[in-house]
Amino acid sequence: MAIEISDISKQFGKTQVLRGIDLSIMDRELVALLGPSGSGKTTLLRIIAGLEWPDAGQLVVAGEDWMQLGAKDRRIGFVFQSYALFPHMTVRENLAFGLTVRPKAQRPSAAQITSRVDELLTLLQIDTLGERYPAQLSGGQRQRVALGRALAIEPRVLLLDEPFGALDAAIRRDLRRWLREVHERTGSTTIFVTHDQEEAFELADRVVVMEQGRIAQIGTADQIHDHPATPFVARFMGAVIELPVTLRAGRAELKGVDTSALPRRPLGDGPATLFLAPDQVALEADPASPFLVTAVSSTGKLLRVTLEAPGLPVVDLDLPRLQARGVAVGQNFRLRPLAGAVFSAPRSASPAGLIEMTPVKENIA
Ligand SMILES: Nc1ncnc2c1ncn2[C@@H]1O[C@H](COP(=O)(O)OP(=O)(O)OP(=O)(O)O)[C@@H](O)[C@H]1O
Repeated sequence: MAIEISDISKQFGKTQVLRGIDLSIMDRELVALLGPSGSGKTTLLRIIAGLEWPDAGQLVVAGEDWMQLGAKDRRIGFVFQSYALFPHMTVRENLAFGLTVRPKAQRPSAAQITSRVDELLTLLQIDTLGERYPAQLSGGQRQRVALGRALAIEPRVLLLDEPFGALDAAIRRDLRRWLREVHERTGSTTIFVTHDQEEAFELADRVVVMEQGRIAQIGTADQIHDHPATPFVARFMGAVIELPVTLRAGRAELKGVDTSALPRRPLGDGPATLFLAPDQVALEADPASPFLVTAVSSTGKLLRVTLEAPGLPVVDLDLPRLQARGVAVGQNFRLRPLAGAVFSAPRSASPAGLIEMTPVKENIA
Protein backbone atom coordinates (compact mmCIF):
# COMPACT_ATOMS: atom_id res chain seq x y z
CA MET A 1 0.00 0.00 0.00
CA ALA A 2 1.47 3.32 -1.01
CA ILE A 3 1.04 6.00 1.66
CA GLU A 4 0.79 9.70 0.79
CA ILE A 5 1.07 12.11 3.68
CA SER A 6 0.57 15.76 2.78
CA ASP A 7 0.98 18.81 4.94
CA ILE A 8 0.00 17.13 8.20
CA SER A 9 0.06 19.37 11.26
CA LYS A 10 -0.78 18.62 14.85
CA GLN A 11 -0.85 20.70 17.99
CA PHE A 12 -1.25 19.50 21.58
CA GLY A 13 -2.36 22.50 23.64
CA LYS A 14 0.21 25.16 22.83
CA THR A 15 2.82 22.69 21.54
CA GLN A 16 3.09 22.40 17.79
CA VAL A 17 4.12 18.77 17.47
CA LEU A 18 3.94 18.30 13.69
CA ARG A 19 4.56 21.18 11.30
CA GLY A 20 3.49 20.35 7.78
CA ILE A 21 4.73 16.81 7.19
CA ASP A 22 4.93 15.68 3.54
CA LEU A 23 5.97 12.09 3.00
CA SER A 24 5.41 9.54 0.24
CA ILE A 25 5.97 5.91 1.11
CA MET A 26 5.99 3.30 -1.62
CA ASP A 27 4.08 0.05 -1.57
CA ARG A 28 6.07 -2.63 0.33
CA GLU A 29 8.62 -0.10 1.51
CA LEU A 30 10.19 -0.31 4.96
CA VAL A 31 10.64 3.19 6.34
CA ALA A 32 12.14 4.30 9.65
CA LEU A 33 11.15 7.49 11.45
CA LEU A 34 14.30 8.55 13.26
CA GLY A 35 14.74 11.54 15.52
CA PRO A 36 15.36 12.76 19.02
CA SER A 37 12.79 12.44 21.77
CA GLY A 38 9.86 14.77 21.22
CA SER A 39 10.42 15.28 17.49
CA GLY A 40 6.93 13.96 16.71
CA LYS A 41 7.66 10.42 15.48
CA THR A 42 5.07 8.65 17.61
CA THR A 43 2.44 11.27 16.91
CA LEU A 44 2.88 10.80 13.16
CA LEU A 45 2.64 7.03 13.56
CA ARG A 46 -0.50 7.33 15.66
CA ILE A 47 -2.07 9.60 13.06
CA ILE A 48 -1.42 6.99 10.38
CA ALA A 49 -2.96 4.38 12.69
CA GLY A 50 -6.05 6.51 13.26
CA LEU A 51 -5.37 6.74 17.01
CA GLU A 52 -4.79 10.47 16.70
CA TRP A 53 -6.25 13.04 14.32
CA PRO A 54 -4.25 15.83 12.70
CA ASP A 55 -5.38 19.45 12.81
CA ALA A 56 -4.74 19.73 9.07
CA GLY A 57 -3.42 17.66 6.22
CA GLN A 58 -4.17 14.63 4.10
CA LEU A 59 -3.51 10.93 4.48
CA VAL A 60 -4.17 8.82 1.41
CA VAL A 61 -3.38 5.11 1.40
CA ALA A 62 -3.60 3.11 -1.82
CA GLY A 63 -5.72 5.91 -3.26
CA GLU A 64 -8.17 5.85 -0.34
CA ASP A 65 -8.73 8.87 1.91
CA TRP A 66 -7.91 7.61 5.39
CA MET A 67 -9.10 10.81 7.01
CA GLN A 68 -12.56 9.36 6.36
CA LEU A 69 -11.75 6.03 8.02
CA GLY A 70 -11.68 5.18 11.72
CA ALA A 71 -8.80 3.20 13.25
CA LYS A 72 -10.59 -0.12 13.12
CA ASP A 73 -11.39 0.21 9.42
CA ARG A 74 -7.79 0.88 8.40
CA ARG A 75 -6.54 -2.72 8.84
CA ILE A 76 -3.35 -1.72 10.49
CA GLY A 77 -0.96 -3.86 12.50
CA PHE A 78 0.46 -1.85 15.39
CA VAL A 79 3.31 -2.97 17.63
CA PHE A 80 4.32 -0.95 20.65
CA GLN A 81 7.47 -1.01 22.71
CA SER A 82 5.62 -2.55 25.63
CA TYR A 83 4.57 -5.92 24.39
CA ALA A 84 0.87 -5.45 25.14
CA LEU A 85 0.02 -9.14 25.12
CA PHE A 86 -3.00 -10.45 26.98
CA PRO A 87 -1.47 -12.08 30.07
CA HIS A 88 -4.31 -14.53 30.64
CA MET A 89 -4.15 -15.90 27.07
CA THR A 90 -1.67 -18.38 25.66
CA VAL A 91 0.56 -17.43 22.74
CA ARG A 92 -1.87 -19.18 20.40
CA GLU A 93 -4.83 -17.31 21.83
CA ASN A 94 -2.96 -14.03 21.63
CA LEU A 95 -2.14 -14.64 17.97
CA ALA A 96 -5.71 -15.64 17.16
CA PHE A 97 -7.28 -12.74 19.01
CA GLY A 98 -7.44 -10.23 16.15
CA LEU A 99 -9.20 -12.76 13.95
CA THR A 100 -11.66 -14.07 16.54
CA VAL A 101 -13.00 -10.61 17.35
CA ARG A 102 -13.80 -9.77 13.74
CA PRO A 103 -17.47 -9.25 12.93
CA LYS A 104 -19.09 -12.58 12.10
CA ALA A 105 -19.31 -11.93 8.36
CA GLN A 106 -15.55 -11.34 8.08
CA ARG A 107 -14.43 -13.88 10.66
CA PRO A 108 -12.49 -16.86 9.33
CA SER A 109 -13.65 -20.32 10.43
CA ALA A 110 -12.08 -21.94 13.51
CA ALA A 111 -10.05 -24.23 11.23
CA GLN A 112 -8.79 -21.27 9.19
CA ILE A 113 -7.79 -19.44 12.35
CA THR A 114 -5.89 -22.48 13.63
CA SER A 115 -4.03 -22.81 10.38
CA ARG A 116 -3.22 -19.09 10.32
CA VAL A 117 -1.87 -19.30 13.87
CA ASP A 118 0.25 -22.34 12.90
CA GLU A 119 1.65 -20.36 9.99
CA LEU A 120 2.51 -17.45 12.27
CA LEU A 121 4.18 -19.65 14.86
CA THR A 122 6.45 -20.97 12.12
CA LEU A 123 7.09 -17.54 10.62
CA LEU A 124 7.93 -16.17 14.06
CA GLN A 125 10.11 -19.17 14.86
CA ILE A 126 8.26 -19.83 18.09
CA ASP A 127 6.58 -23.12 17.10
CA THR A 128 7.21 -24.70 20.48
CA LEU A 129 5.78 -21.85 22.52
CA GLY A 130 2.15 -21.87 21.42
CA GLU A 131 0.74 -23.11 24.73
CA ARG A 132 2.79 -20.81 26.96
CA TYR A 133 1.52 -17.68 28.65
CA PRO A 134 3.29 -14.31 28.14
CA ALA A 135 4.80 -14.47 31.64
CA GLN A 136 6.61 -17.65 30.60
CA LEU A 137 8.35 -15.96 27.65
CA SER A 138 11.54 -13.92 27.35
CA GLY A 139 11.33 -10.29 26.23
CA GLY A 140 12.44 -11.16 22.70
CA GLN A 141 9.89 -13.98 22.45
CA ARG A 142 7.13 -11.73 23.72
CA GLN A 143 7.98 -9.13 21.13
CA ARG A 144 7.80 -11.77 18.39
CA VAL A 145 4.34 -12.71 19.61
CA ALA A 146 3.33 -9.04 19.66
CA LEU A 147 4.48 -8.71 16.08
CA GLY A 148 2.70 -11.95 15.20
CA ARG A 149 -0.49 -10.60 16.65
CA ALA A 150 -0.16 -7.50 14.51
CA LEU A 151 0.52 -9.64 11.43
CA ALA A 152 -2.34 -12.06 12.11
CA ILE A 153 -4.92 -9.75 10.62
CA GLU A 154 -2.87 -9.46 7.41
CA PRO A 155 -2.49 -5.75 7.88
CA ARG A 156 -2.33 -3.44 4.92
CA VAL A 157 0.15 -1.33 6.81
CA LEU A 158 2.39 -2.40 9.67
CA LEU A 159 3.37 0.24 12.21
CA LEU A 160 5.96 -0.33 14.91
CA ASP A 161 6.77 2.10 17.69
CA GLU A 162 10.22 1.41 19.14
CA PRO A 163 9.44 -2.29 18.92
CA PHE A 164 12.76 -3.45 20.33
CA GLY A 165 13.37 -0.56 22.68
CA ALA A 166 13.21 -2.57 25.88
CA LEU A 167 15.45 -5.42 24.75
CA ASP A 168 19.17 -5.88 25.12
CA ALA A 169 21.54 -5.23 22.24
CA ALA A 170 22.13 -8.81 21.06
CA ILE A 171 18.42 -9.67 20.95
CA ARG A 172 17.68 -6.39 19.19
CA ARG A 173 20.11 -7.29 16.44
CA ASP A 174 18.55 -10.74 15.98
CA LEU A 175 15.04 -9.34 15.91
CA ARG A 176 16.02 -6.68 13.40
CA ARG A 177 17.28 -9.22 10.94
CA TRP A 178 14.23 -11.28 11.54
CA LEU A 179 11.84 -8.32 11.11
CA ARG A 180 13.46 -7.50 7.78
CA GLU A 181 12.81 -11.08 6.65
CA VAL A 182 9.24 -11.02 7.90
CA HIS A 183 8.70 -7.72 6.12
CA GLU A 184 9.98 -9.17 2.86
CA ARG A 185 7.89 -12.30 3.17
CA THR A 186 4.64 -10.55 4.04
CA GLY A 187 5.10 -7.64 1.64
CA SER A 188 3.41 -5.17 3.96
CA THR A 189 4.27 -1.50 3.86
CA THR A 190 6.03 -0.97 7.16
CA ILE A 191 6.85 2.15 9.16
CA PHE A 192 8.77 1.98 12.38
CA VAL A 193 9.82 4.56 14.91
CA THR A 194 13.22 4.48 16.53
CA HIS A 195 15.77 6.81 17.98
CA ASP A 196 18.50 4.26 17.34
CA GLN A 197 20.43 5.21 14.21
CA GLU A 198 21.98 1.82 13.74
CA GLU A 199 18.57 0.18 13.88
CA ALA A 200 17.09 2.65 11.41
CA PHE A 201 19.91 2.33 8.89
CA GLU A 202 20.25 -1.41 9.13
CA LEU A 203 16.55 -2.13 8.73
CA ALA A 204 14.97 0.52 6.59
CA ASP A 205 14.92 1.11 2.85
CA ARG A 206 14.71 4.81 3.61
CA VAL A 207 15.09 6.78 6.77
CA VAL A 208 13.10 9.90 7.63
CA VAL A 209 14.99 12.13 10.05
CA MET A 210 12.64 14.27 12.11
CA GLU A 211 13.45 17.45 13.97
CA GLN A 212 10.91 19.37 16.02
CA GLY A 213 7.87 18.29 14.06
CA ARG A 214 9.48 18.68 10.65
CA ILE A 215 11.23 16.32 8.29
CA ALA A 216 14.88 17.32 8.25
CA GLN A 217 15.92 14.78 5.62
CA ILE A 218 14.68 11.67 3.82
CA GLY A 219 17.14 9.25 2.31
CA THR A 220 19.03 6.00 2.35
CA ALA A 221 21.64 5.32 5.01
CA ASP A 222 24.45 6.42 2.69
CA GLN A 223 22.70 9.59 1.53
CA ILE A 224 22.03 10.74 5.06
CA HIS A 225 25.40 9.72 6.37
CA ASP A 226 27.46 11.17 3.54
CA HIS A 227 25.31 14.19 2.71
CA PRO A 228 23.49 15.45 5.78
CA ALA A 229 21.05 18.10 4.62
CA THR A 230 21.35 20.38 7.62
CA PRO A 231 23.66 21.02 10.58
CA PHE A 232 21.06 19.30 12.76
CA VAL A 233 21.27 16.09 10.71
CA ALA A 234 25.08 16.24 10.69
CA ARG A 235 25.14 16.53 14.49
CA PHE A 236 22.48 13.86 14.89
CA MET A 237 24.58 11.54 12.74
CA GLY A 238 27.44 11.99 15.15
CA ALA A 239 29.43 14.84 13.57
CA VAL A 240 29.62 16.65 16.87
CA ILE A 241 32.91 18.45 16.32
CA GLU A 242 32.26 21.88 14.84
CA LEU A 243 35.16 23.97 13.61
CA PRO A 244 34.95 27.46 12.11
CA VAL A 245 36.60 27.30 8.69
CA THR A 246 36.97 29.46 5.62
CA LEU A 247 35.73 28.13 2.32
CA ARG A 248 37.98 28.78 -0.62
CA ALA A 249 37.34 27.24 -4.03
CA GLY A 250 35.09 24.64 -2.42
CA ARG A 251 37.65 23.58 0.17
CA ALA A 252 37.40 24.15 3.91
CA GLU A 253 40.54 25.79 5.27
CA LEU A 254 41.77 26.05 8.84
CA LYS A 255 45.29 26.13 10.20
CA GLY A 256 46.21 22.70 11.53
CA VAL A 257 43.50 20.89 9.55
CA ASP A 258 44.31 19.03 6.35
CA THR A 259 41.07 18.76 4.39
CA SER A 260 42.62 17.31 1.24
CA ALA A 261 40.80 13.98 1.77
CA LEU A 262 37.43 15.77 1.53
CA PRO A 263 36.08 16.41 -1.94
CA ARG A 264 35.65 20.00 -3.10
CA ARG A 265 32.09 21.24 -3.26
CA PRO A 266 30.60 24.06 -5.25
CA LEU A 267 30.07 26.38 -2.30
CA GLY A 268 30.70 30.10 -2.28
CA ASP A 269 33.86 31.42 -0.64
CA GLY A 270 33.51 32.68 2.91
CA PRO A 271 33.03 31.61 6.51
CA ALA A 272 31.65 28.13 7.12
CA THR A 273 31.48 25.41 9.73
CA LEU A 274 33.13 22.02 9.32
CA PHE A 275 31.30 19.16 11.05
CA LEU A 276 33.38 16.10 11.93
CA ALA A 277 32.67 12.82 13.67
CA PRO A 278 35.17 11.96 16.45
CA ASP A 279 36.04 8.64 14.80
CA GLN A 280 36.49 10.06 11.30
CA VAL A 281 39.63 12.09 11.86
CA ALA A 282 43.26 10.93 11.64
CA LEU A 283 46.15 12.64 13.38
CA GLU A 284 49.53 13.50 11.87
CA ALA A 285 52.43 14.79 13.94
CA ASP A 286 53.05 18.45 13.05
CA PRO A 287 54.93 20.78 15.40
CA ALA A 288 53.60 23.76 13.43
CA SER A 289 49.95 22.84 14.06
CA PRO A 290 48.10 24.82 16.74
CA PHE A 291 46.31 21.65 17.93
CA LEU A 292 47.97 20.46 21.15
CA VAL A 293 47.11 17.15 22.80
CA THR A 294 45.96 17.95 26.33
CA ALA A 295 44.60 14.56 27.41
CA VAL A 296 44.56 10.92 26.34
CA SER A 297 42.26 8.38 27.96
CA SER A 298 40.92 4.96 27.12
CA THR A 299 37.27 4.22 26.43
CA GLY A 300 37.99 0.49 26.07
CA LYS A 301 38.26 -0.20 22.37
CA LEU A 302 39.26 3.34 21.47
CA LEU A 303 41.49 6.05 22.77
CA ARG A 304 39.91 9.42 23.46
CA VAL A 305 42.38 12.11 22.44
CA THR A 306 41.62 15.69 23.48
CA LEU A 307 43.17 18.50 21.47
CA GLU A 308 43.06 22.21 22.09
CA ALA A 309 43.99 25.14 19.86
CA PRO A 310 43.80 28.83 20.77
CA GLY A 311 40.40 30.34 19.97
CA LEU A 312 38.86 27.03 18.85
CA PRO A 313 36.47 24.63 20.55
CA VAL A 314 38.05 21.65 22.31
CA VAL A 315 38.25 18.65 19.96
CA ASP A 316 37.73 15.13 21.34
CA LEU A 317 38.67 12.36 18.93
CA ASP A 318 38.09 8.61 19.27
CA LEU A 319 40.96 6.75 17.64
CA PRO A 320 41.60 3.03 17.29
CA ARG A 321 44.51 2.17 19.61
CA LEU A 322 46.79 1.31 16.73
CA GLN A 323 46.22 4.65 15.06
CA ALA A 324 46.83 6.51 18.29
CA ARG A 325 50.25 4.98 18.86
CA GLY A 326 52.75 7.71 19.59
CA VAL A 327 50.06 10.27 20.45
CA ALA A 328 50.99 11.82 23.78
CA VAL A 329 50.05 14.83 25.86
CA GLY A 330 52.06 17.92 25.00
CA GLN A 331 52.54 17.13 21.31
CA ASN A 332 51.08 19.01 18.36
CA PHE A 333 49.12 17.27 15.64
CA ARG A 334 47.46 18.13 12.39
CA LEU A 335 43.84 16.91 12.00
CA ARG A 336 43.13 15.01 8.85
CA PRO A 337 39.36 14.44 8.46
CA LEU A 338 38.40 11.38 6.44
CA ALA A 339 34.79 12.52 6.15
CA GLY A 340 32.84 15.58 7.17
CA ALA A 341 30.17 18.07 6.22
CA VAL A 342 30.46 21.78 5.60
CA PHE A 343 27.74 24.37 5.86
CA SER A 344 28.21 27.97 4.91
CA ALA A 345 27.90 29.97 8.05
CA PRO A 346 27.03 33.60 8.17
CA ARG A 347 27.96 33.44 11.82
CA SER A 348 26.34 35.60 14.42
CA ALA A 349 27.50 34.45 17.79
CA SER A 350 24.68 34.55 20.29
CA PRO A 351 25.36 35.43 23.93
CA ALA A 352 25.48 31.72 24.71
CA GLY A 353 28.18 31.30 22.12
CA LEU A 354 25.90 29.39 19.79
CA ILE A 355 26.37 29.73 16.10
CA GLU A 356 23.49 30.39 13.78
CA MET A 357 23.83 28.90 10.39
CA THR A 358 22.05 29.01 7.11
CA PRO A 359 22.12 25.51 5.72
CA VAL A 360 23.14 25.20 2.12
CA LYS A 361 22.31 22.37 -0.21
CA GLU A 362 25.81 21.21 -0.94
CA ASN A 363 28.21 19.92 1.62
CA ILE A 364 31.32 17.87 1.80
CA ALA A 365 31.15 14.16 2.37
N1 LIG B 1 -1.55 13.31 24.01
C1 LIG B 1 -0.67 14.30 24.16
N2 LIG B 1 -0.97 15.41 24.81
C2 LIG B 1 -0.10 16.44 24.94
N3 LIG B 1 1.14 16.43 24.42
C3 LIG B 1 1.53 15.34 23.75
C4 LIG B 1 0.66 14.20 23.57
N4 LIG B 1 1.31 13.27 22.86
C5 LIG B 1 2.52 13.78 22.61
N5 LIG B 1 2.67 15.02 23.11
C6 LIG B 1 3.86 15.88 23.00
O1 LIG B 1 4.18 15.98 21.64
C7 LIG B 1 5.59 16.00 21.44
C8 LIG B 1 5.99 14.92 20.45
O2 LIG B 1 5.72 13.68 21.03
P1 LIG B 1 5.99 12.32 20.26
O3 LIG B 1 5.69 11.21 21.22
O4 LIG B 1 5.29 12.32 18.97
O5 LIG B 1 7.56 12.42 20.00
P2 LIG B 1 8.59 11.27 19.68
O6 LIG B 1 9.49 11.83 18.64
O7 LIG B 1 7.89 10.01 19.36
O8 LIG B 1 9.37 11.14 21.04
P3 LIG B 1 9.91 9.83 21.82
O9 LIG B 1 11.09 9.34 21.04
O10 LIG B 1 10.29 10.37 23.17
O11 LIG B 1 8.78 8.84 21.88
C9 LIG B 1 6.19 15.85 22.82
O12 LIG B 1 6.56 17.14 23.25
C10 LIG B 1 5.07 15.29 23.65
O13 LIG B 1 5.19 15.69 24.99
